[in-house]
Parts: sequence; structure tokens; C-alpha cells
Amino acid sequence: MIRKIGVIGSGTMGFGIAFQFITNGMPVILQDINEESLQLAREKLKTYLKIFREEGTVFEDVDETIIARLTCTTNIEKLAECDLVIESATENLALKQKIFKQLDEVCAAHTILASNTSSLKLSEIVSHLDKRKDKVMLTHFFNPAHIVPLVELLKGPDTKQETYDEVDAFMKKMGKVTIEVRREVPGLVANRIQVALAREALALLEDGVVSEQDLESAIFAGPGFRFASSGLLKIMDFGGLDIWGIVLDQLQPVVESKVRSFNVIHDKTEQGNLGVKSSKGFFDYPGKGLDEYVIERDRSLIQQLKTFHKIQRGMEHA
Ligand SMILES: NC(=O)C1=CN([C@@H]2O[C@H](COP(=O)(O)OP(=O)(O)OC[C@H]3O[C@@H](n4cnc5c(N)ncnc54)[C@H](O)[C@@H]3O)[C@@H](O)[C@H]2O)C=CC1
Ligand SMILES: O=C(O)[C@@H](O)C(=O)[C@H](O)[C@@H](O)CO
Repeated sequence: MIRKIGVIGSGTMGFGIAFQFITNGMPVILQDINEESLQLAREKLKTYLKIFREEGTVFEDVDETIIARLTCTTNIEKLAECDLVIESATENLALKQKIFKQLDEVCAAHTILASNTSSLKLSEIVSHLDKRKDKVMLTHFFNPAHIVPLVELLKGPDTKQETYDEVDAFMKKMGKVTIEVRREVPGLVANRIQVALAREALALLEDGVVSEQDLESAIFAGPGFRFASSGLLKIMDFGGLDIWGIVLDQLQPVVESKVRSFNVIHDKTEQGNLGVKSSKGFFDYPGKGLDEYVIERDRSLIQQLKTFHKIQRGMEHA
């Protein structure tokens, strides 16, 4: 039974993962080597409880109870008695291998170890472990982890099915939507789809087919609008598989299939235009800092999450 959680890394994702669990009744020990990062997470916790409530979210507990569930520490040994530890430190294979080795030594025999890596192979992250290769998972959350429902689950090469089942049941209890990735492929499922979409979109932009603003609208007001209420296969079912068959035959030969180094990305990066965090990317973000824009985005995602839950309930009762 998973009753006590450890999260390694209190950055963008570690904060969101911890927030999701403590607002769903679960005590979390949040560990980071950087005390400033932990302090920032403590402050973000109060900010986000306020934002969620302002957006109409009702938590089962009062803020004081929720905040009391979070323990912040720089000492990894405090995670020794956790039932599940989710590593969400910097995306670096050697670092993750080191952290997993430390956890393998420190944690109780029953502790399940999971990584939130976006792009690294779980089998490589856990390659140095000798105590619990049967209790490792990849649990890939989506940014922001405290709002986007999806968690992709992958077993390690030696992971027991009962470990998978326990983590799957826990994530669902925490209000997440899980999918099983049946075979270890780079980028798992959703990131691969996201990259395939990005490659075509950036090719159309770079090849002068569409402007930045119209490319935004093409996705937001088109497929993105529909994806807010179902996945791709249902869209195909509603469109008609016969028609989709013809369209796939017609368009596959012409959609982007090359590995391209996109100038639209490369040039902006070179100029220091990295997006919201540098106040300029494809679009300008004047006047407010990153946090303000992120909060603005999250307020609309919180509203979207309510609609998502209504649609999800409708599907369950269909
Ligand atoms: N940012 C995103 O959109 C997403 C990121 N991820 C994955 O989540 C993980 C974390 O990413 P972010 O939260 O964006 O990174 P981040 O840079 O915001 O946070 C990383 C945190 O790890 C901490 N850290 C570094 N070394 C450590 C150590 N030895 N022990 C404990 N903590 C340590 C840093 O102090 C920092 O607070 C990465 O594996 C990333 O690929 C997954 C999904 C989405
Ligand atoms: O989009 C997300 O939140 C995740 O799928 C990711 O892992 C991202 O690709 C992230 O790594 C980069 O923003």
C-alpha cells in the first residue's frame, strides 16, 4: 500500500507532482539539494492553493492541513521509509543513475523507485541497481503536473506486474489519468506524438506556408479544440475510417518526414529569444515575469480541467 511519497527535485515538475499528491490527501517528502529551490516550492504551494480556490476548485481539506502534508528536506535519507519515490531531478542520465543508486542504498526494501524522465531510458537509469530492479517504474507526468491529467507508465525490464498495478492504482487515486507504455521506446507515446506534430507545424512555418499567429489558430481552433474533448481515434471514428484511409494515402507522402534543424528554432535560440522565460520567443511576453505568465496559463488550464472532468464523467457513464 502506497501511503508515504518521496519526490526528488523541487523544480517545475517536482513541485507539481508534490502539489497533486498533498492536495489529494497524501503526505510528501520533497527533497532537493538546493535549499532555494525548496523555499520556492514552499512559496509556490501557498500561491497555487490560492489560485485553485480563486478558480473555484474545492479541496477536501483547509490550506493548513494540506501544507502540513509537505515536508521539505535536502537530506535524501529522509526518504528511507517512503513507499514510492518519484525522481524528478535535472534531465541528465549520470545524475539520475547516481540518485537511483543512492535511493537503492537508503530506501526500505519495499520502496518503489520511479523516474519522471522525459527522454531518457528507464533501463539505463536503473542499470546500476542491485537491490530492487523488480520495483522500478517510469512515471512520466506532463507540465504542469498539478493540472494536466496524463501520467505515462512504463515498467522496467525486471519490474513485477504487482509493482505496476500498485503504482497505476495509486496514480488513479491521486486523480491522474494513466496509460501503459507496453514497450520502452524513446519519448514513450505522447511526446512522440507532440514531436511529430511540432515537426510538421515548424516545417509549414519555416517553408512560408503559414504565419505564426495563423499556425497558433490552426491548432488551437482546429485539432486542438477537438482534442479537448476526445483523443485521435474517436475523431477518426466520427470522421469515417474510409475517408481517413484516403486522406492518409494522399497526405503521408507529402507531410514532413525529414530530420530538420529548424532555423525558426535555432535562430531564436541563438538570439536568446527562448520564449516566456526571456520575454520573447515566437511571440512577445512584455511587462510581466515568467511566473505571471505561467499563472495566467494555469488559470485557464484549471478552467479547462473542470470541463475535462465533466467530459470524462460523461464518458464513464456512456
Ligand atoms: N519541464 C517539463 O516540461 C517536463 C520535465 N520533465 C522531466 O522532469 C524532470 C525535471 O524537470 P524540471 O522539473 O523541468 O527541471 P527543473 O530544472 O525545474 O528542476 C530540477 C530540480 O532538480 C534539482 N536537482 C538537481 N540535482 C539534484 C540532486 N542530485 N538531488 C536532488 N535534486 C536535484 C534541482 O535543484 C532542481 O530544483 C526532468 O527529468 C525532465 O525531463 C517531464 C515532463 C515535463
Ligand atoms: O510536454 C510535457 O510536459 C512533457 O511531455 C515533456 O516531457 C516535455 O517534452 C518536456 O520534456 C519539455 O518541455
